[in-house]
Amino acid sequence: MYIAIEGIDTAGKSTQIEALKKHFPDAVITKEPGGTTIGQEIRKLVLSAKTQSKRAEFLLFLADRAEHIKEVIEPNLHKMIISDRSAVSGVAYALTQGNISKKDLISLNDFATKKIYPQTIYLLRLTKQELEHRLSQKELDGIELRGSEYLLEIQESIKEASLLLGVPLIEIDATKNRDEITKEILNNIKNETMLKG
Ligand SMILES: Nc1ncnc2c1ncn2[C@@H]1O[C@H](COP(=O)(O)OP(=O)(O)O)[C@@H](O)[C@H]1O
Ligand SMILES: Cc1cn([C@H]2C[C@H](O)[C@@H](COP(=O)(O)OP(=O)(O)O)O2)c(=O)[nH]c1=O
Repeated sequence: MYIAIEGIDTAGKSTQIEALKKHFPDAVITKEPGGTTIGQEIRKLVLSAKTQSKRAEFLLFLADRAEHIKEVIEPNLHKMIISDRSAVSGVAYALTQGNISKKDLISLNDFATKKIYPQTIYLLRLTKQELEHRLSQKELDGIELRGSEYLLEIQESIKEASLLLGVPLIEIDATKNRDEITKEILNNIKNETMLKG
């Protein structure tokens, strides 16, 4: 089972993945961008926000994704895979830039992923107030410096992206406490496993 945790920066993705690790000690835990050796180089490059072309930025994320699918996802599809972000982030961030058509976003992601997408994504959803509080507590990278309004727009785009890619989305209130959120994700995973099995 391949699932991804999605949400804007500071939504609590890494926190939840750390908690899920304890419940699934044999799971493959991974992330985008930067889940492979080459991906770590691409991640550094792309998060430095030095690219002048939004298309170049998008293609760097896609290159990271293609490598990630080949090296991490495809060989482990028989196992539990939990990923911090997925193609859904890629489409959501690009939708907000608005310079690549929806048709191209889908076909380019289909190409990079060979149409291997998460079975379900869990969207950790933040309020404006909580997002601004959490951003004020951390040192911001190039993308986070674009501000809370931009990130909230992306939060909305994540839903559209999941529809475009045909990936089911489960929405979770990310302002709840950490343990409650973990419990909610675990319950959903249990239900999905029962439905599948
Ligand atoms: N449920 C929560 N309630 C309050 N603070 C949280 C919660 N989950 C995470 N945080 C805090 O918010 C910040 C961002 O969390 P993190 O897991 O790094 O988010 P992300 O990986 O989505 O960027 C961290 O300081 C973390 O401790
Ligand atoms: C996967 C992906 C991420 N991104 C952005 C989202 C994040 O701002 C950044 C990835 O950093 P990440 O480590 O996921 O950020 P955080 O832990 O703070 O949530 O790249 C894209 O713009 N396109 C993509 O395809």
